Amino acid sequence: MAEPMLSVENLHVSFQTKDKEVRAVRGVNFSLNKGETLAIVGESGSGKSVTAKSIMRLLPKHNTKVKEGRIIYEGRDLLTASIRDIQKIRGSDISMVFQDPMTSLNPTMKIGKQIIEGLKTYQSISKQEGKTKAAEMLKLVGIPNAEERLDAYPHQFSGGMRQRVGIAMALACNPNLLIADEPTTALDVTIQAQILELMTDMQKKTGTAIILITHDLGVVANMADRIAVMYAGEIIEIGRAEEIFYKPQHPYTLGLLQSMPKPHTSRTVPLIPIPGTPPDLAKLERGCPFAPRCPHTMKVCHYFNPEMQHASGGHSVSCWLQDKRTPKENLPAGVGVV
Ligand SMILES: Nc1ncnc2c1ncn2[C@@H]1O[C@H](COP(=O)(O)OP(=O)(O)OP(=O)(O)O)[C@@H](O)[C@H]1O
Repeated sequence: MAEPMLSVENLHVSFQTKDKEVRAVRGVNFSLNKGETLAIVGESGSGKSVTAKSIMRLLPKHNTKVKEGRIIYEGRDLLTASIRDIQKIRGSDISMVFQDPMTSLNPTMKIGKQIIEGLKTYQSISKQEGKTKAAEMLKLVGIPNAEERLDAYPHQFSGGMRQRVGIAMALACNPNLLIADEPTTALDVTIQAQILELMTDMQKKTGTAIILITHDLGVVANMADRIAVMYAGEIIEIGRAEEIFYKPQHPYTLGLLQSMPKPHTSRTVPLIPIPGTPPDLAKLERGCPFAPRCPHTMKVCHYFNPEMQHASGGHSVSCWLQDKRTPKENLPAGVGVV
């Protein structure tokens, strides 16, 4: 089988604050093939953004500690690559779209100039070629009157249009990988759907792989090939999208699915929120981090964190319920067997 384009291996990232260590990412493993879409889902604070920013080396230097792990992209470890190499990779090989495109757009510079400057960093093109390509990119992401809009400033676009510009900028250099961190969270539902459709269309045209980060499983249903579910800094379940949606194996994944509105069911189907709150990552107790919120705990869950169990087809889960020694009658309704 071909080598994956990207593999994240046993990644541990902590933040040192004045009096404590926040263990934000704890042993994350996943890989990504060319052209594939992987969604990383989980509640706020589960470590999704920190994982993504580790790939781009965008975490603050002063308090971040990458304690262990490798991030292999096309055979190179991004964690040990020089800043010069990383800068080359950012934008040309891997680019990122954020929740608020204002963080990546310069408010004082015309949109056209920003796209052209981005292009010029990695390609030697004339001013006119840059202008033509920038207008093409804006057209491609569905911005009307693209040529005229090159002269507009970011604040002259609506939120949805600004996100389109962010995507145009991220894709202008034809990256192998686009990391989209909550790209639609700030937008209303109709615009959300348009932006996701746009990303899928662009992916079909360019063959870019996508890591899509979201707290909303509903967003990834039509888009992801595979889904990684994160909880308290760990991937607790990973598998093909249909496995995660139809055969979830971890009670947390089941909880996320039950708390999500379903598009084609009656409004009277009640949504069941997951009780409790995620743990403080500076004060993790022994055992499975989900145990205090899990309705199906056994004694072992409070003492030992379960290992990842690998089932066929790449579906993996870390839950004591799925251990070979656990009687299968202990499995709650809705939870599949490894
Ligand atoms: N620069 C930082 N300094 C200290 N702690 C941080 C820093 N960045 C993130 N954290 C902490 O790391 C943990 C994981 O954060 P992360 O942003 O990855 O969560 P997330 O799953 O992306 O959630 P959200 O959807 O809210 O962004 C959180 O406890 C967060 O407070």
